[in-house]
Amino acid sequence: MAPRKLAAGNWKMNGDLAALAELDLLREAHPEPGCEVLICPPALLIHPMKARLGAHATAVGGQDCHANASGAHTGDISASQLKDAGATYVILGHSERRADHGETDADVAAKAAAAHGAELTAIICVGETEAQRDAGETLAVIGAQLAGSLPEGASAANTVIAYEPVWAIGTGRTPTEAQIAEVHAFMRERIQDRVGDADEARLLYGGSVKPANAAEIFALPHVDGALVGGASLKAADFGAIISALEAAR
Ligand SMILES: O=C[C@H](O)COP(=O)(O)O
Repeated sequence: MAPRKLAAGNWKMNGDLAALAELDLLREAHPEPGCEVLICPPALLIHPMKARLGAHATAVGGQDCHANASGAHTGDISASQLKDAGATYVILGHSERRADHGETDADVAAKAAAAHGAELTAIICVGETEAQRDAGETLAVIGAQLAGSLPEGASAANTVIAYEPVWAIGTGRTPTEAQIAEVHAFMRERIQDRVGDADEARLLYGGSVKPANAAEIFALPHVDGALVGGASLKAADFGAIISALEAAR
């Protein structure tokens, strides 16, 4: 069976309570989405977002969690606290966290293990910088990130992989279709010995996905959805991306 497709929005450090009105528009446009839909807002908005969505199928997730279950970690949030607030997913190892907070693959793996322990699905992000791509290191970089960031116990049910080339995030630039397809095929093969059931795992593409390019990206083999940043903030754009994913394959 093909993996259930996933349209995931990452609001990053954007949005406030007023921005939750976008959810009403999304609900109206997609009362019963034909793919899984997820929005990961800033942690403060997880609980009110979940409440605003009511019975709608859209899932809510966090953008990071601590590797420990609780304790003296000022400013941090545990996986179980995300779960308690209504989250069912958490994004981990986003390149912005790797760059801003020095997160290593080992940190990401520890956080993913904590997420799994709290019954959250971890969306683990990997991706090369432009310099790494120019140097021909893309597959080596992604292979190493996958090897280091996936924890023991990762499975297709509890782990989603997002390929996000760092140079494509927020830039309006995207890899060629062949480049995306190459990396996704590589990831599918590489995670086999880590998750066991690689064919069932969701592999997302992220980086400047928008309504204008979503359909062609979703038509590529081994692309099971998208992790969308800027275009997830407006219901009209995110809704169009959801429609493209619903129509894909
Ligand atoms: O998590 C989302 C990605 O970083 C993509 O962001 P973007 O769609 O704004 O390029």
